Amino acid sequence: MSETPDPTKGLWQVVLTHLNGDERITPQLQGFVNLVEPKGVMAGTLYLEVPNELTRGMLEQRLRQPFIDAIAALDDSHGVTNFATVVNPEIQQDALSQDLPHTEQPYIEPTPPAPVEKASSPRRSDSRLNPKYSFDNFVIGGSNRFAHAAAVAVAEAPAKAYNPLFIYGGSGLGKTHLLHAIGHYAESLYPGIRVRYVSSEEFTNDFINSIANNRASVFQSRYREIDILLIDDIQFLQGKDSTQEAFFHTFNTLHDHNKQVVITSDLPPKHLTGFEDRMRSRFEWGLITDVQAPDLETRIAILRKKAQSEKMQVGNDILEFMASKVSSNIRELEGTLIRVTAFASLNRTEVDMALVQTVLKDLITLDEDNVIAPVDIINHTADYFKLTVDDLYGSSRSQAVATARQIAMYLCREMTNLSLPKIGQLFGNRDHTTVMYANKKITELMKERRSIYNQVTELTSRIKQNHRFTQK
Ligand SMILES: Nc1ncnc2c1ncn2[C@@H]1O[C@H](COP(=O)(O)OP(=O)(O)OP(=O)(O)O)[C@@H](O)[C@H]1O
Repeated sequence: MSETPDPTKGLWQVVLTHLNGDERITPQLQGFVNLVEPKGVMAGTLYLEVPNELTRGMLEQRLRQPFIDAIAALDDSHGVTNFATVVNPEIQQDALSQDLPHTEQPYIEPTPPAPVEKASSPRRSDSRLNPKYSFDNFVIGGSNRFAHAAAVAVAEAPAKAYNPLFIYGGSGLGKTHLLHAIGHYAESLYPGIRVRYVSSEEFTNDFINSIANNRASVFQSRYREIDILLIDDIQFLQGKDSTQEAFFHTFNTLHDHNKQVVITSDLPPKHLTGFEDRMRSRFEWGLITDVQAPDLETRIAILRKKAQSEKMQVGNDILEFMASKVSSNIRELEGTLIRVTAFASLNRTEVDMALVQTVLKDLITLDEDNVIAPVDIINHTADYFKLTVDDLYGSSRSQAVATARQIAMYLCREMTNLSLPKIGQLFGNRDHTTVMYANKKITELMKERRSIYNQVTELTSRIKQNHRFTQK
């Protein structure tokens, strides 16, 4: 099938003509249609080659019905009743250098991604990317396949493909992971590319500080002299008019100069309240994709990958059991695995079903909307360690207070939907990296010190019991 046979060409022309007259094909979707190459007909199926998973996803979802209708309109003599898509990465390079589906604006020839520096003097990256989050350790399933493919496409061709890329979905479903993965992959493909990851809280703080210190120009250059801006949890800018204004200008400058912007949010643009229409419409310029709660198979695969990367010995039946208990939030799923393996390591025992059931007893999750308030976590932690709440908020560095504070931060991360910067703010305006450090530290200590494991477990169970009680 190296050369398209003429009958297929003729048939394809008819399909294209039909699609041309179809109002459902927006300019953006047309971009995807342009990437399709007909390969031939077999047993009533028209085989179409596409360069990547993203285009296949588009064809099989949003373009499915228009294609089916176009095929239905074909003359019976063609004998075609269906179509199938095949990804052929070999046409990827060609396709990427051709017109990729873009936005409603005119296509502008992109500038090279970044000034490439000499290999001998690699520039220190200021991207703030977390090495933990890459495409290699991102598990693909039905719930995130499309978002993953879009993220890969953006990293491979920054500002050429979909600008902005807008990823939305519930808490703990991998949006931040994808943002960082885009950054790492783009950095590996284009050495010297300037990538910057920022949470919306940090963006806000940077902006406020720059105004307070009369350093608006430093702020501007920090956010405008980059090739890829990865901005997390944009919903945080809701109702913050002047920060939104600053973001609006940053966005426009980057977009006008063909720089890539990737945005995450808990809701799709049209449901984001507290944003000006001009802002929301810009979010819709490029490609919008969601991440959903993973199905059981994907949850098992995520646990398996995590266990492998941490060199944990956990049987499949156990991973399956854990995955069946925690369904909506991947962060919580990982937390479960951490607890189980910490318990096993402390007791120098294998992870078996009895152990898992014991550990999970206290961890059975609450309903989606049954949210625990961080203040309850902080009150319980203070109470448990016989400290005051102010001790936890304050700056005492005594070992006992510092560990209690880290445990409270760890539990806030595990039991609530709060982002790292938000938790940092709660604890006396600390930086999000302090919360990250607390998380890591407590995760490690739970494996090494029985007392810490017991404290975390007892506290979790107290907080949950009290929560259930007050909900009744
Ligand atoms: N598909 C996946 N494969 C592997 N790990 C995943 C996947 N999805 C999420 N995770 C892991 O789950 C955890 C939570 O994901 P992440 O922080 O990206 O969620 P989020 O959607 O940004 O949540 P929030 O909105 O609360 O910030 C991370 O440790 C991440 O690595």
